[in-house]
Amino acid sequence: MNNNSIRVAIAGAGGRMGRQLINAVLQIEGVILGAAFEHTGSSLLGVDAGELAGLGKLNIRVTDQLEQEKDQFDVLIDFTRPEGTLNYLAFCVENHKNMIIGTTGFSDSQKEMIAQAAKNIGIVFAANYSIGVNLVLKLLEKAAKIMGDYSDIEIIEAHHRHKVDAPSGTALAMGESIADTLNIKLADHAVYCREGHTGERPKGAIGFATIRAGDIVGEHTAIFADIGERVEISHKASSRMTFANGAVRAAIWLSAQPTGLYDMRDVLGLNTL
Ligand SMILES: NC(=O)C1=CN([C@@H]2O[C@H](COP(=O)(O)OP(=O)(O)OC[C@H]3O[C@@H](n4cnc5c(N)ncnc54)[C@H](OP(=O)(O)O)[C@@H]3O)[C@@H](O)[C@H]2O)C=CC1
Ligand SMILES: O=C(O)C1=N[C@H](C(=O)O)C[C@H](O)C1
Repeated sequence: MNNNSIRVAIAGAGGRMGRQLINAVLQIEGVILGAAFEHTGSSLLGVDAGELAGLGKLNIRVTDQLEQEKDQFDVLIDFTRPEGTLNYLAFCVENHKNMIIGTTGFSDSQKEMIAQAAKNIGIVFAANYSIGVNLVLKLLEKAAKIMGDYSDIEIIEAHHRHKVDAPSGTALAMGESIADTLNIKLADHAVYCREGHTGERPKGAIGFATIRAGDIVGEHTAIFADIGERVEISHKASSRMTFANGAVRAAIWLSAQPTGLYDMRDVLGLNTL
């Protein structure tokens, strides 16, 4: 640790990702843990953040008192729920704190609120902070350019039983990456469910299928299928540390950027390839 370390606050500190993020902040050079937040009413308020993550005492207690902690951090990493994210967002705008948003499941109007906030603070907003998924988003552009006009495109995702939003943010980002490349609107082509007598597959549809089971960390496959052959591009996460490490890397990167809205492809330099 040195005086130039970036001080990170973690929102949703007691969640599956929150605990991994505490670990990642302690392991990665150039960052220190400044604060750990949970929502009002959480049974974890007052618990030591280090103990929460199984790392021993850090003397940083989980709190819902953002105002009291505002001088303790430079950037807030949020993996919570959309309504929680928007509360933290309002606080960050008011107090000029950068934000890394990992939460998924936002409506279009909520996404617009994030875009508006990024006129005042730096925000990295990504449905997936793993390097591999962001590489896949780029590979999908290539596949869509070559096969997108004539093949049947399907996106399949699988996650653990506790996940509350579907399709996953990553599956939607994959759909967006393909739709942008094909110069179409995902909303006009997406098929999110099929049941009963569906009729034949409409040409140009982008289909989504969702699996929720056990402890699957996160798996995504895009299929480009024609008669006689198909291409599948897949990513499988086996540890949440891949997301946590990516989010902390994004926090470090963001500290050197001007105000604005970025995604993980910006952090990794993939948007200029
Ligand atoms: N971008 C990426 O790379 C990744 C994104 N995610 C996304 O991150 C989010 C969190 O995932 P995960 O950690 O598995 O979920 P968890 O449910 O394990 O954790 C969410 C945390 O946020 C808290 N929380 C719930 N509601 C609110 C609220 N309104 N305000 C503030 N805090 C709240 C929860 O508290 P309590 O338990 O008391 O409800 C919990 O501590 C999801 O949207 C998920 O899709 C997940 C992994 C990777
Ligand atoms: O909820 C999760 O667990 C995950 N959510 C993200 C998503 O919705 O894409 C990313 C990752 O797949 C894990």
